[in-house]
Formats: sequence, structure tokens, C-alpha cells
Amino acid sequence: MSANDRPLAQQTPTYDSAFLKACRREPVPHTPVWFMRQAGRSLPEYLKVREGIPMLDSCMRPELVTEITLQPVRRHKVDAAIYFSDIVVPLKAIGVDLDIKPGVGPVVAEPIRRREDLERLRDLTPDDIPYVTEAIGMLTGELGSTPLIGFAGAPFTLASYLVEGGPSRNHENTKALMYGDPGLWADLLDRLAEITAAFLKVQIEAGASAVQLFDSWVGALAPADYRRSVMPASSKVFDAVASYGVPRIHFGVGTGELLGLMGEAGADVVGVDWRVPLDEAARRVGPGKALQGNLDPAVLFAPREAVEAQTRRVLDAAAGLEGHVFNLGHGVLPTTDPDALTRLVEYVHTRTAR
Ligand SMILES: Cc1c2[nH]c(c1CCC(=O)O)Cc1[nH]c(c(CCC(=O)O)c1C)Cc1[nH]c(c(CCC(=O)O)c1C)Cc1[nH]c(c(C)c1CCC(=O)O)C2
Repeated sequence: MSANDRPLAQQTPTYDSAFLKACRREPVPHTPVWFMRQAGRSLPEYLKVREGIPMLDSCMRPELVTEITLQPVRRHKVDAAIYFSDIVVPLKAIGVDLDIKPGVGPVVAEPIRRREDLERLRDLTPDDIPYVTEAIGMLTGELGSTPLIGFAGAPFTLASYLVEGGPSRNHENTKALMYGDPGLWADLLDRLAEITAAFLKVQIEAGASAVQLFDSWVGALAPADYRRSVMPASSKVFDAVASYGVPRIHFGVGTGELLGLMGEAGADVVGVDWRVPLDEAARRVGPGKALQGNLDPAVLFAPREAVEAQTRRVLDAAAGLEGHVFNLGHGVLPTTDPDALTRLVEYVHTRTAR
């Protein structure tokens, strides 16, 4: 079938990209590569354009967002761009009093712990985030056949920031609410699912070719608790965007015991951290889903030969998979040498060229 005979949805310039093919588990010319947190502090050109501009302000300036999103694509020749924003942007957009503190992360002025606090979580509408639509419009024009990944924080990870009031090692207040007031917890996660779904829809309608739902901290939960207290909300997000037909990626850290459930929640692609080899991850996730991952981001601090050896380990474990998107097992660490990332992209492309 020639490109012009295809349904309209398949005539987008990104449809035949290696990244989207791998997400759809189709044969690829080479294993596609992108990096979580590829835009950001590892790049001198990022530090330069961000100088003096607070993180959340930078997310609301379409020209700046476009420039920062394109920087790693230009420099590293990655196979996909990820929209420059943050998981707390939709919460800020509906009026939650929060900020991103450098070196700390999101900090919420008044944590959400009681039923009346839910009133602060109103619906998100496209009018709340005109800068997202504008930036993605600019980006898809510039990116051509390179896909743009939209993203959002998953309900559990957002809830953890809201309930704790900031980053947390043990999520004690979050778990106290989850176990102590299951009704309020379910309502909180459901609210966050609605907001998250609305945020993803805006990105897809503006032109994002795929979406990733970051449940970064959900690895803190046992499978039974995930299934009962988190999965319904995450499924609601995935179901809400299913009809667009764009690949849905689901990622968390320390989620070895949850990989099957995270796929079941409604993902097309399951992200894996570095703790579980991809062949084992594939057994846990089961058939019908692609995998993304999973080089330990700290490996990039080792000499080139060691990086290549560890990369081969990832690629060998992925050899039998139907769909593999190469990525790190978590975000690029801020002090990573950007040249090591550029070399890694080239190495994966060369090594997997078919
Ligand atoms: C948990 C989480 C957050 N934000 C995000 C997650 C999920 C991904 C993950 O698990 O790492 C997601 C995120 N945040 C950012 C992106 C940009 C796109 C990309 O990946 O290139 C993405 C995908 C920009 C950012 N978000 C943030 C930065 C750093 C702030 C800066 O450059 O001034 C960037 C580039 C701030 C942020 N925001 C958050 C944290 C923990 C931090 C780091 C705090 C710090 O160490 O300073 C919350």
C-alpha cells in the first residue's frame, strides 16, 4: 500500500518513524533511542537559555519550550523528542500553589490531606494551558518526521507530591491516606486521573505522536496495593486517550514486581528500570506489548568501553522482543557528559542497523 492510500491517521510524517514502529511492534531499520530527561541540565545550551528563568516559568513560554525540546534532538540525533514541561504543570495551571525548587523538586504550599482539600483540584481545560497547544504546534512544524512524545505524571506520583507537600523517600503521609481513608484516596486519585487525562488530550490534539505516563514513585507499593488502590486511576487515564490510537508508554522506577500490572493498566509500551533485564521483563509483562529501557543512567559515568559493554547487555536481552525502544532506566543524571549520550545513540543505531 502506498503512503497516499492509507487512512488519514497514518499519513502523518512521523507514522513511519523507527520510534513509532517499535512502539507498534513492527520491524524497524534500527532500534530507536531517546532518553528520559534528555532536555535539561546535562546540556550547556539548556543551562544558557534557562539562565535566570524559574523552571515553571520556562514551561509557559512556547518559544523557550520549543528551543529546549529541540536541543537534544539536534545534538544527539535521538529518534524522538519529549515535550519540555513538568509533571506538576497541570496542577499549577488549575491554581495549586506549588513551585519547583532547584535541587529539590516540586514543593506544594498546602498539602492535600482532607476531603475539603479536594476542592482545590478543579478540572483542567485547554484554556488553562494555551502555551502547551502553542508550543506543540511550533514543535511539530520543526520536528518533521521526528515524533514528539507528550507526557504527564500518573495519579499516584502526583498524589505523593500533593499529600507529602514535596519529594519523599518513604511516602508515609501518602500511604497513611491510602490505607487509612480508602474512600478519600480513591476520590483523590480519580480527580488526578481526570486532570491527567485532560492534560494528555491537549498534547495529543496539538500533535504529540505518543504519550508517556510517568509513575516514577509507584515502585514503593506492593502489587496487591497497586492493583486495588492505583491501577483503577491509571487505567482511567489510559482509557481516556485510547481512541486517539497513539502509543501509550507507562514508566516507573523500582517496579520490577509491578511490570505485569502496569501493562495491564492499559499501556502499549512498558518502561523498565535497570534492575530487571529486558528478557525477564518481557516474561513479566506478557505478549502484545513493547518494552522501553533500560541502561542504568549511572553507567554513562564509566569509560566508553564499559558503556558499550553494558549497552550490548541491554541489546542482547532485548534481541527476542517484538518491540524495543532503547532508553535509560531512569532520567539522564544532571552531571552526565553530553558527548557520552551522543556516542550512545550512535552506538545503538550502528549496532542494531538491519
Ligand atoms: C518525578 C518527576 C518530576 N518531573 C518529571 C518526573 C517524572 C520523571 C522522573 O521520574 O524523573 C518529569 C519531567 N520533568 C522534566 C521533564 C522534561 C522533558 C525531558 O525528559 O527531557 C520531564 C519528563 C523537566 C524538569 N523538571 C525539573 C527539571 C530540573 C529543574 C531545572 O533545570 O531547573 C527539569 C529539567 C524539576 C523537577 N521536577 C521533578 C523533579 C524530581 C525535579 C528535579 C529537581 C531537581 O533536581 O532540581 C518532578
